[in-house]
Amino acid sequence: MLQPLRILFRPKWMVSRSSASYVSRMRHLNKIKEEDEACRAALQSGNIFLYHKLAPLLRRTDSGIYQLPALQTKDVEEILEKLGEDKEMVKESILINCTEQNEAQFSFDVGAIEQAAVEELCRGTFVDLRKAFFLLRGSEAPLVARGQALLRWHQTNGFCSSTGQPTQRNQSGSQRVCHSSGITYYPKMSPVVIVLVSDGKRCLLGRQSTFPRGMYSALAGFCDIGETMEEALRREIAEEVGLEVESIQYSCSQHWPFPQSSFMVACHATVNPDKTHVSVDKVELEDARWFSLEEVQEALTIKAPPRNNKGEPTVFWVPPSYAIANRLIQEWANQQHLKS
Ligand SMILES: NC(=O)C1=CN([C@@H]2O[C@H](COP(=O)(O)OP(=O)(O)OC[C@H]3O[C@@H](n4cnc5c(N)ncnc54)[C@H](O)[C@@H]3O)[C@@H](O)[C@H]2O)C=CC1
Ligand SMILES: [Mg+2]
Repeated sequence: MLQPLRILFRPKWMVSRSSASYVSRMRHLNKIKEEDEACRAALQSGNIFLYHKLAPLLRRTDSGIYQLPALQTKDVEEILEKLGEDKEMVKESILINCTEQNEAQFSFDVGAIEQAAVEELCRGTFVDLRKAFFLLRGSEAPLVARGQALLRWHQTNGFCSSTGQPTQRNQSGSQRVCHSSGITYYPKMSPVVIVLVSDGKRCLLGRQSTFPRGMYSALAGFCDIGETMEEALRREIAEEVGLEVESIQYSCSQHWPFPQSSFMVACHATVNPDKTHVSVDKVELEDARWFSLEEVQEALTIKAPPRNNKGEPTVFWVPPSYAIANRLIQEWANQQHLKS
């Protein structure tokens, strides 16, 4: 019988933020998300993050740190005018979030304009999102991923799947409507469960053939329609490695933008230490095996794996810290320490 979920940790925001300011910020955000007039007004004094064909604009500071430049709306209008474009295009910006000072944050894709010209005017570079994840710090990486996910969703949901007619967005971009069928479409994420399985002493990691050489990660899989997260977790582990999970503990969650928006729910799970034989589904995984605490600890210290002359990593390593898999592996290693 599976054990019920249990929250393992208390997120920082639960203790560090004043609830009054958080509540007013969320109510303000909700208003500009729902009301077109309020959103137009917020855009006038808001911040805009630029993208070019979904690659975010980053700026390198004099000290070599990469930042996500937040442009003012009037600056973006000026850039558009300088490049001979209609400044009204800025109204296509999509609401992402708002700052602690209640300033709205938007994303805007200038993909129709020549990349180098925008880069020069903005003193920045458009960088592939995977690379941007490596370069940015703190809350900027999830913010840039969210902005890209929303832009991508709008770019691929311009037509109603029932009537084939164009869909119209509201001002914030939180929905699109087909006025012909009356269907409202909302940006969506696919739920994925990611799990670090342990037999009490070792943890189970796997790799797909598409992963960079030497990299092993926690096992993951998309939830099927109608499944609970626990059912999806149990099924994926049975399918991919032929093991039966005995207990589950919820850890945390993450929006994952690659290749499209997934909602990653991360858990720890255990199997019976007498039933640890792994039979890998070779369609899904190239390999899966048990790793000792020592091996995992060593892998966690690797920031950039050493590479051979073909540029391929030569050692066992795990996903970088921005990936939720890294957090699960780190948590497991910490727990093993506490036990010993
Ligand atoms: N952030 C992190 O630390 C990690 C994230 N991931 C992400 O988890 C996701 C799921 O992992 P996989 O092992 O690939 O899943 P998986 O084990 O469910 O296998 C993928 C297959 O599932 C099917 N599928 C069912 N529903 C799908 C949907 N909504 N979208 C796409 N394919 C669907 C497709 O046939 C696809 O080939 C991937 O997108 C991967 O990028 C995986 C490992 C670490
Ligand atoms: Mg999988």
